[in-house]
Amino acid sequence: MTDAIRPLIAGNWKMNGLKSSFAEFEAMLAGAGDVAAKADLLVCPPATLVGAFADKARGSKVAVGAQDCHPKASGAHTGDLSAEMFKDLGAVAIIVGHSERRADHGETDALIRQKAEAVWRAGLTAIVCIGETREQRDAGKTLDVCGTQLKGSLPDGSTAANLVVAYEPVWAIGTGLTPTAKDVEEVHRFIRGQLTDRFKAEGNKIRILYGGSVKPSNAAELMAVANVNGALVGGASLKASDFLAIAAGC
Ligand SMILES: O=C[C@H](O)COP(=O)(O)O
Repeated sequence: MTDAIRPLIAGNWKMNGLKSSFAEFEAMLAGAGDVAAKADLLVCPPATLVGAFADKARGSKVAVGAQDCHPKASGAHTGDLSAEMFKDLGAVAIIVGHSERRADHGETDALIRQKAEAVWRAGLTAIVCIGETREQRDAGKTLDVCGTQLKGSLPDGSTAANLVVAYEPVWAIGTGLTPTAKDVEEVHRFIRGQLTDRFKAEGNKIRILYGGSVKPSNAAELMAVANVNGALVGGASLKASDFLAIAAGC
């Protein structure tokens, strides 16, 4: 980690976890003290577990977040959940614009921007995800794609307190593949430039996470790349020992 920004290791449990997963989360809480000196820790379980996890984590070194929200605070939106509801449960952050939601639900940059604004309305931090597909990378469009997503998805008024950007190459998610450190450095440098162009000095303080097949074995190398201020971890965040080992690599 070359930057002065305190790293954030965020776990995205995606559509995984039942009440029986509680023990794994308790193991994370039990082991978090050792790594919390190095990094902030956040776990985003499925919506069904946010309340129970937040209750359990109160006063601990692990914060709890959610994985998506509706742009509105309340209303006739069957099956949807608002940022205010997650705040009520004790969440401090919400992931928006994950590529799985962009792909599975056709979410656009404009909608993701509205969701990020909804997260702010509730007083929480938005973790906005961007990243290119394999085809886009092979076509040399990675920076164009990320630039367009950043421009469209980030609301005006982004600060280090209300925004985290997560760069997740779609082809690296859940595949065991990762970009080279040089490729990660190039994209994170580009993102930093976009953030400072738009948000001036504040853009230098906003955390930029890398996500996509982060594991204990590659975390230290990835976290050492310039402008990588932590990780958004999927599969490896389901296991306390792996999640904490990744944080220890900061
Ligand atoms: O949100 C997390 C990412 O999609 C990364 O998932 P992964 O660590 O399982 O590749």
